Amino acid sequence: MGAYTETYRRSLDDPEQFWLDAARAIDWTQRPTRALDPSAAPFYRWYPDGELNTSYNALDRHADGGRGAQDALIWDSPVSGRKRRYTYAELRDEVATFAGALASLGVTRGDRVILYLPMIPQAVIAMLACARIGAVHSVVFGGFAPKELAARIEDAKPKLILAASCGIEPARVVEYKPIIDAALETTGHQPDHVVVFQREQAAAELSGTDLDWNDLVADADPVDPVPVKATDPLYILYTSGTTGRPKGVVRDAGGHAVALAWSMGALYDVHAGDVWWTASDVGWVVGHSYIVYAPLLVGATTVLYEGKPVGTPDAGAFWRVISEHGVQALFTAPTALRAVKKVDPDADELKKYDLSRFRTLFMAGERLDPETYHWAHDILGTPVVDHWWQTETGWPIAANPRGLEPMPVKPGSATKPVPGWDVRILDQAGEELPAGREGAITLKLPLPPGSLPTLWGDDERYREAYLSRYPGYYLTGDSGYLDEDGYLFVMGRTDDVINVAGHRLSTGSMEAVLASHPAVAECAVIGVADQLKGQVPRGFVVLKSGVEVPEEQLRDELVALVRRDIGPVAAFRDVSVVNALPKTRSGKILRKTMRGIADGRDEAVPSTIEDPSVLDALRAILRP
Ligand SMILES: CCC(=O)SCCNC(=O)CCNC(=O)[C@H](O)C(C)(C)COP(=O)(O)OP(=O)(O)OC[C@H]1O[C@@H](n2cnc3c(N)ncnc32)[C@H](O)[C@@H]1OP(=O)(O)O
Repeated sequence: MGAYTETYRRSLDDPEQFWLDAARAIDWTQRPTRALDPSAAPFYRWYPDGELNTSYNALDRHADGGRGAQDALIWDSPVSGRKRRYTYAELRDEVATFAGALASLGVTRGDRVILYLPMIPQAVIAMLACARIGAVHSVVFGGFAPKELAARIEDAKPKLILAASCGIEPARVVEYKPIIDAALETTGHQPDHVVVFQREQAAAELSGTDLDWNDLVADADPVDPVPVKATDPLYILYTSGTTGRPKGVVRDAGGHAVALAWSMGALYDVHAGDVWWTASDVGWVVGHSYIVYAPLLVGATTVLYEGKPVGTPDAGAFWRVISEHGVQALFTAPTALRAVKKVDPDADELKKYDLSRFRTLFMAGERLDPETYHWAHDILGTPVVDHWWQTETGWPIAANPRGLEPMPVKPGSATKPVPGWDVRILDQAGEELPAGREGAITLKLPLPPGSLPTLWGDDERYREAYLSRYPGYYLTGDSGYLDEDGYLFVMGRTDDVINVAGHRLSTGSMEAVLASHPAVAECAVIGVADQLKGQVPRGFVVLKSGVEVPEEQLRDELVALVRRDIGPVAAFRDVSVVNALPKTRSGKILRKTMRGIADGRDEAVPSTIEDPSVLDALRAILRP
């Protein structure tokens, strides 16, 4: 039996012992005597009697344990022309002082703190400072509009908002303070303060209870890490659901630390002293887990990159960073590589850099199409490893376990279920499907440590959204199949969530925005295949009777509305006016059929369709 099979079996046959063993990689203020607490099933908890501090595990134990002079964080920001390195000792000190600053404002264990910060060291410092005092951070991605930020403020009810004065996109400086002010104008909940880190590209005007970050730090004293229960929340991260209201995924402290530390070695083969780079954003789960927590938990050096794959300044940006900082492994989304490939198909830029230390490219966030896989593999000559997971799971469900037993790659597959995750493919009736048959990808409960224990303040929504469809199983919302070798192929979502450039977005939210336009009677938004971004949203609107408006003007207005209410990250640019939308006799819009036609599939017309001629008329628009 190979190492993978043996480890996988052990993780499912005896999760109690498996995860108690893995917990030894973490320093506990109170070592857990038990791993799994099933007493409130299907709400499972991990390490119910353990206590720890995640910031201590990510920083102090390395700073005091012989790695004080090693780089913990390398910030590389081509958009601002800045770079900065922090050793473990320096980062620990900065975090301890900022934690003291938060404490001086009355933030204590369990308080929520919203972070609206771009890819700057202050984002990492703020996350770890919250963890140090047991406060619960909730990072909001900078590409979201005020309305999305407001929804998160309303749900998390933060004591503070920590922000920068601006983010920097290649074509523009995005001022954050007006976005926060606009959000706060609409929320019932008001934080005590907004603390602003001023950047030279655009200083924010502070007023009222706003505070300047540097002034606050200047008066602060460092504080020690506060032990918290392993089951205490470390953070909340909101993700798009099928409705407009984002879901607050909760991550608990103990399970998270154990699972991430385990994953770094077993899945990524990255260890203390290695240099690791995740090119994503701290606003996404990939940023939480693999820019900030996991690399620091194992004593590696993590790169924080504020730039793009192309245009900052060119398509050699990724290769420059890898070469300059001696990066051994990179984790990024396929869209990033497709962007590089589009501009530099022969990878001429790559030839300018020494990538001799580089070992592995990891890809996730969206499906890695075989063409991009082959291109990356050919130009790099290193393993290119796809893997699959979700905001909810916090770490990979299916992967090629490079540190356990590297496996042959099958392009299009995320490789095999990771130890801890009991992946089952179920049909509509909940029967398990044999190899090769596509169905709903589900995870048999209990989920391993590090996965979500619930949704913030909403156990019922957690149960309803994830656990009710197949009792005893977690519904991933993706469909796919396991082949005869046990490789998992993830084929796409089964709901109305789409993945645009690795960003998970709700078409339902976009439809709500379109429907708010006075000219629109009804609408549908579907995700269609896109060469660069994997998927992009496409809108279809039916006008109210008697309304006459030039299609181009309406399109511009609708695009602007989605940008205003959801944010630029929605990449919503394409909307058509149609006479009618195809529906079932009970009035349900046939979005899946529309999606299939737009993607060039031979879609059968559902027998429940109300008026087949509507679909016939739409075909030419869906697939010109
Ligand atoms: C495994 C679990 C998970 O899936 S967690 C999620 C993992 N996903 C990722 O890591 C995301 C990967 N994608 C990316 O990093 C980017 O899309 C890359 C590939 C770098 C391309 O970036 P970009 O060229 O900006 O395109 P985009 O489609 O992301 O952006 C669309 C518009 O939104 C804007 N935007 C983007 N980020 C921000 C931000 N932080 N603040 C403000 N605006 C932002 C972009 O400028 C762009 O705007 P515009 O429409 O061009 O005006």
